[in-house]
Amino acid sequence: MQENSGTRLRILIAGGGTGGHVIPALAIARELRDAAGAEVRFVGTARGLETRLVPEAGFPLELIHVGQLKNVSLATRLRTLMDLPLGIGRCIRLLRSFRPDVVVGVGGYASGPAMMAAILLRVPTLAFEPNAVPGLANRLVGKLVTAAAVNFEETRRFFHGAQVTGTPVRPEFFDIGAKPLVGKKRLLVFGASQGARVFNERMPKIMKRLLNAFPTLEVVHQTGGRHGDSTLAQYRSAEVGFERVKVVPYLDDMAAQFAAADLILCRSGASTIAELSAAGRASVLVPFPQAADDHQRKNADAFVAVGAAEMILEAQLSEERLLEVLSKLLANDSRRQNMGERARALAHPAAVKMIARTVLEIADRG
Ligand SMILES: CC(=O)N[C@H]1[C@@H](OP(=O)(O)OP(=O)(O)OC[C@H]2O[C@@H](n3ccc(=O)[nH]c3=O)[C@H](O)[C@@H]2O)O[C@H](CO)[C@@H](O)[C@@H]1O
Repeated sequence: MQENSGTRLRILIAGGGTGGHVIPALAIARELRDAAGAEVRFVGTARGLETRLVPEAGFPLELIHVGQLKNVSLATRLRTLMDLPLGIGRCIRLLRSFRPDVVVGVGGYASGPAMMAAILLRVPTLAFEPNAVPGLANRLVGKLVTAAAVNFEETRRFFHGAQVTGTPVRPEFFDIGAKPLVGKKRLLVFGASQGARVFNERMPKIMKRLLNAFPTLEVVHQTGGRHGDSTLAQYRSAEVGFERVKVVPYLDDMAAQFAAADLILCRSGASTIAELSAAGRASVLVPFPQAADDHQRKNADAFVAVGAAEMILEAQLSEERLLEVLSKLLANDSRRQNMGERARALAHPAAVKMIARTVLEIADRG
């Protein structure tokens, strides 16, 4: 990075990994650039989705090396811990050269070292945490940050200066109205960007019975990039025709897909559930069981607690159970409508504006 001495507001956004981290981070970056004229830069790692999405969105990205701590061998964890001071040192150099007014940590690999460096240099920090329970990076720095933006009330206790702002969601999701009850019914099935193997295996097995029970039902099934062909083969061997079932590896038009759906079967990652509530759609949530600290289950719990969704744990996702839950919901219009309304009540349309405002406030205080 270049030496920086201008007077324009400078913001460093740290973190990344999956779409769930990078997509909200980019929404925050755009708001700060467009509404506050800030100069925004990112710091991430070479193995995160930020390497593609951040340059595409027109923001500079610096890469640092950070190892993994979760779901890896003891040797890898030890190496990661030994490398941590180097990562923090690299971030200290980045901060000294860019001289940001605020560092925003969005969780994920690069977030920890960058936030620690900012705390050491007394640069104001904002932690963003969209999950019901924070990941390791945010838990470590939670009480030391200047402020935090969270999605759930119960998440505030992990942080200093936390407020519930919600998770930024693409604006089109908020334009989705209630699905008309006349006409065809639509079930949308999707995992995160990689798809969900459990849906790819179970759905072909129950599809014939589901289509027979609901003669006007259509299904869109997103499989994840590498599983399109194998899932198609499973549908073929279960003798399911493709007149009413569309099988696709990835959906680029997710807001349109949500709008067309009466019911959604999906995981409970942070962006997914924020989109469900923005769109006001009924859902059956199957938390990804390997998510760090089982946070997807806690995200889903928060929805189930207010009647905004049903949850089936993956270990209990037999064909019969899946068929039963989907059939009951597809048959019950008023229950789905009610779930959709309860989901919508959890939406945070002003999330990105609130987060940007907090960044500006702590920049002023700094
Ligand atoms: C496996 C895992 O640990 N995932 C975590 C990851 O999010 P991860 O990126 O896996 O999942 P999220 O639900 O947060 O986001 C998925 C995003 O991809 C979009 N999408 C998906 C499929 C598709 O075909 N098209 C498409 O556009 C969805 O609309 C959504 O915007 O970080 C999140 C934020 O910390 C966590 O809550 C998730 O638990």
